[in-house]
Amino acid sequence: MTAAVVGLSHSPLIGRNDPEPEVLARVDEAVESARAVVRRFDPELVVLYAPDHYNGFFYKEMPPFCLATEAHAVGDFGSQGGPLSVDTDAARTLAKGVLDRGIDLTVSARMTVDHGFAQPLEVLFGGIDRVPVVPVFVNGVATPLGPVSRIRALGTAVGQAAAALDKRVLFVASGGLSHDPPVPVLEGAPPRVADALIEGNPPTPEQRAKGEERVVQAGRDYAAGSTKMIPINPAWDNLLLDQLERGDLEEFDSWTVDDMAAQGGGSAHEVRTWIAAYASLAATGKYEMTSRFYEAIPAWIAGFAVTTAEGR
Ligand SMILES: O=C(O)CCC(=O)/C=C/C=C(\O)C(=O)O
Ligand SMILES: [Fe+2]
Repeated sequence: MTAAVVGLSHSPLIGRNDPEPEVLARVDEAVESARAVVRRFDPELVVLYAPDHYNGFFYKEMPPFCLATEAHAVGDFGSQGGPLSVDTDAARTLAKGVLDRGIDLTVSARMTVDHGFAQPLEVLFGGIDRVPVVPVFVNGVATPLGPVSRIRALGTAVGQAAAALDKRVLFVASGGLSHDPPVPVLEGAPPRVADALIEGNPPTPEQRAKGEERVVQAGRDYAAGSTKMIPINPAWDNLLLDQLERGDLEEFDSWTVDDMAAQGGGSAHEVRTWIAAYASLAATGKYEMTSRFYEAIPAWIAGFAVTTAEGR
């Protein structure tokens, strides 16, 4: 088995509130070099770690992570909707392998996913139905959150189980790094919002459009410097990337939920997807980070990173 990683930040504001053309050109270059790595690696299976933003997972039952044997995307923020090309056999094999290794994995036979999953599949492969994929939801917004060590353990178990498949497996991480976009919070929410976060009543098209416009406006305000959001934190983001590059993944076990939120904002927990993906690759052998791009992009409310890594 050979393995590789692409880490790719997502943002619902891409294409809706873009930064200056020079910034876009630098991002495009980084994404194009990630695509080149993917083309050369030619994965037979993609294991995609991504969060959800209250489109598929709700407080009625909120697992820390969940692997899908089938999935469909809601098509939020202009992302592609419809079924993902899930490799159900591989997903079942991975789920069994992860459970066999003592990780209390939740399994979904019909997962609902949003732009967190759709965007990287569109960016890297041109659509959500192009490559055999195993979607793995990693909670990155809904507190309370468990210790990061459990995410590393999940990634390790998935990597070990994937090694038994005897395929070229690409692990993709979607999200992060430091960012504090306006994602609703249950604690202190008005009853109507709290009810939606708990029950997950699908929004009407008008409600969805209103929510998306709120995020776009937040991006404009943030880029203009007028906001109460926690600032993008390039030092913290680069510390994370340094640890991933060195392969010092055990060091993440001492990172605390409170400190991560203070350093990187309410959605900084999306870096859990990166820790899981790199732990999966590390479980298959030594690796090298072969490309690393980072830029703070206020218009997208994102500490935005693109990295690739491959087994040695
Ligand atoms: O309607 C809403 O409030 C939805 C908010 C939302 O989905 C924001 C998502 C932001 C990200 O995915 C991100 O910046 O990572
Ligand atoms: Fe997100």
